Amino acid sequence: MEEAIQKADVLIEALGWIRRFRDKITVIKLGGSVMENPDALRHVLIDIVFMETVGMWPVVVHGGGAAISRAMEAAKIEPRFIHGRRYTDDATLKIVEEVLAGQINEDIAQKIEEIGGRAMNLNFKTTNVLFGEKIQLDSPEGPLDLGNVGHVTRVDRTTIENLCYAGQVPIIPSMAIDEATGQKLNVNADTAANAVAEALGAEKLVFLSDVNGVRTDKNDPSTLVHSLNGEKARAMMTDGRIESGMIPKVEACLQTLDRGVKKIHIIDGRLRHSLLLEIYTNMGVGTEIVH
Ligand SMILES: Nc1ncnc2c1ncn2[C@@H]1O[C@H](COP(=O)(O)OP(=O)(O)O)[C@@H](O)[C@H]1O
Ligand SMILES: CC(=O)N[C@@H](CCC(=O)OP(=O)(O)O)C(=O)O
Repeated sequence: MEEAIQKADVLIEALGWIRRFRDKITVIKLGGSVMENPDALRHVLIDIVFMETVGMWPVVVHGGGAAISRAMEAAKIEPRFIHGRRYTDDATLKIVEEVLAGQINEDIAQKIEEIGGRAMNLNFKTTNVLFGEKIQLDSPEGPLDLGNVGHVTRVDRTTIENLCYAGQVPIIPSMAIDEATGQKLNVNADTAANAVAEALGAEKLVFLSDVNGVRTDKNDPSTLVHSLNGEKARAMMTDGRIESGMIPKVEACLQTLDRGVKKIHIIDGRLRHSLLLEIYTNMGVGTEIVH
C-alpha cells in the first residue's frame, strides 16, 4: 500500500510541471552517441511519448555522426573533420542523406509508433523544414572550404507547429536545402537544434548526450558543472576544458539564450528517464546553460 501511495505522490509532484508545460514546445536534440545505444534510445523515446501524451509539444532534432562515419568507412571514404564539422564532398553528402535523413530519421519515427506514440519524419522525401546556406570557416590561412556543409537560415515553423497541434512528434534530421540553388547541405546537429528552438520560441531545449553534462575535467563525471553562464563557458573554452563536440553545443546555446529560448539543458541520454526527471521533477540533472 505504502508503495502505491508513493507512486501517487510522484504523479502529484509532476502535476504542476505538466500544467506548466502544456502546449509548450520542448526541442530535444538526440546525439549520435545516444542513438548508438538501443536501450537508451528506447527509454528516451518512451519519455518523449509520455511528454506528448500529457500535452507537451516535443520536437526532435537528431544527428547520427557515428553511423555516418561507419557508412563512410564501409564505402572506403575516410571521415575528415575540420573544426568539428565533417568535410562533406558529393559522395559524402549522398551517404549523409541516406543515413541521417533516410535510415535514422525513419527509424526514430517508427520506434515512436511501436511504443504507441505518433510521429512524423520530416525529410527531403516527405516534407523538408530546414533551409540554409553553405558555410565557410575563417582561419589564419584563409577561408576553409567544408564542401556541402551549411547552417540553417530558415525553419518552416508552421509545418512543425501544425504537427504538434495534431498530436504528432516531428522528427527532424540535421540537413537543410539551399532555397536559391536547391543544393542539399549537411548541418551540425547541435546548431540545427538551436536554430529550430529559436525559430519556434521553444520553452526548453534539451541536449541528450553521452556525458552527464559539462564537466571541468571532461573525463571525470564528479566534476559536473550544474549551472554554466557565458562568462564561465568562454573561460572554459579558452583554457581548453571544454573541447571537441562540446564546443559547438555550448557556443550555439549561448547564442540561442540571447534569442529568446528560455531554458537549455545538457543531460545524459544514457541515464534512464533523465528527460522526464529534468522536466517533471525538482531534481537538477545535467548542466543548465544560463545567461
Ligand atoms: N568539458 C567537457 N565536459 C563534458 N564533455 C566534454 C567536455 N569537453 C569535451 N567533451 C566531449 O563532448 C562530447 C559530447 O559531444 P558530442 O561528441 O558532439 O556528442 P553528441 O553530439 O552525441 O552529444 C563528450 O563525449 C566529451 O567527450
Ligand atoms: C556538418 C556536420 O558535421 N554534420 C554532422 C551531422 C550529424 C551530427 O551532428 O551528429 P551528432 O549529433 O551525432 O554529432 C556530421 O556529418 O556528423
